[in-house]
Amino acid sequence: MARGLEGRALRLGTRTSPMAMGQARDVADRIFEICPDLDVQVIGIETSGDRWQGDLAELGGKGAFMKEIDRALVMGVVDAAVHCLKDVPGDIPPPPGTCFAAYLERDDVHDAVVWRNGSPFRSLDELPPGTSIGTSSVRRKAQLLRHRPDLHVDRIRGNVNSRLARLDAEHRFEALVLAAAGLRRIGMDDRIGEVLSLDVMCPAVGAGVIGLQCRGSDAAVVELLRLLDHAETRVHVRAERAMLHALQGHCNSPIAGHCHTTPDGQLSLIGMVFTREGGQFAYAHEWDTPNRAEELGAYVASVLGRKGARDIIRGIPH
Ligand SMILES: NCc1[nH]cc(CCC(=O)O)c1CC(=O)O
Repeated sequence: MARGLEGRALRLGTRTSPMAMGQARDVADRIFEICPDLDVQVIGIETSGDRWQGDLAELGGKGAFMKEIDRALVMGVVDAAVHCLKDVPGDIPPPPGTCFAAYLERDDVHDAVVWRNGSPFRSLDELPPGTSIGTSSVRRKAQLLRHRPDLHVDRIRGNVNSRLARLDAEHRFEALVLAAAGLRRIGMDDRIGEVLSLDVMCPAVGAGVIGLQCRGSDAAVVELLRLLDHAETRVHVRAERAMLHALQGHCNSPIAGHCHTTPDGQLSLIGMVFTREGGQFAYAHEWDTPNRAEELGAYVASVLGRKGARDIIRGIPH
């Protein structure tokens, strides 16, 4: 038994979508491996972001997926929250007294095309002009249009399972663009079509990373969750999120960022900021040593700023 957790249950709070519940159960299984005596419970919390089917910006952005879970954590209704880091906003500070005690090892960061059932196509390059593609991500829309300005990219919301069901039922879109990692997490690997290269589709900051958040004062839980932390992923997350923070992007800003470690042990960070239709963008790629992740993130943001990123972000309505 982990020190300080005798007689306690560990309640993991998460969103209620199949992906979120699946992720939280995986985290519960990992904790069970370390601590077989601990009673780990997964508690689904419906957030306003999940209930609302309109434009997220009208709800104040991605924070709409956090509010109810933040509250449950701060109030002690749950002991830890399981989040896709990609959905944790960069411009809203986490509630005081909470911390991310662990970042799980990063999963695949690639986005993939998912064709509607019966689609004759196998690659974006084959699509005739005017073909409709569905995504609710401003980052994906901008990059799709950057490569294929002749495509028609439109919004589709809801959790991944319901989006896939609508893709097949409605014939409104030829395909969707979704995270390969997310599709695998819900057991829909077989729907992964063309996997887009990172040059064509630079990932979101924090893509493929699950973060475990808890109350900083809850030493026993902090100590337990720390055992799941992946040091290299944490360094990459620090660099990417320092960049996001310095750019002061909001939920409507098409921002992409990807940090990795090069074979010679350097940190590489790419940052991109796009206009909404992908017609203009700023790009920066810089390197530094792993102990300077935050400095690297701030530096990439400043280079992007010099290349016009701030004007691009300011010009986007939100
Ligand atoms: N915004 C929803 C969301 N949040 C995290 C993932 C996938 C897994 C990840 O990248 O962490 C997804 C689905 C998607 O973008 O297709």
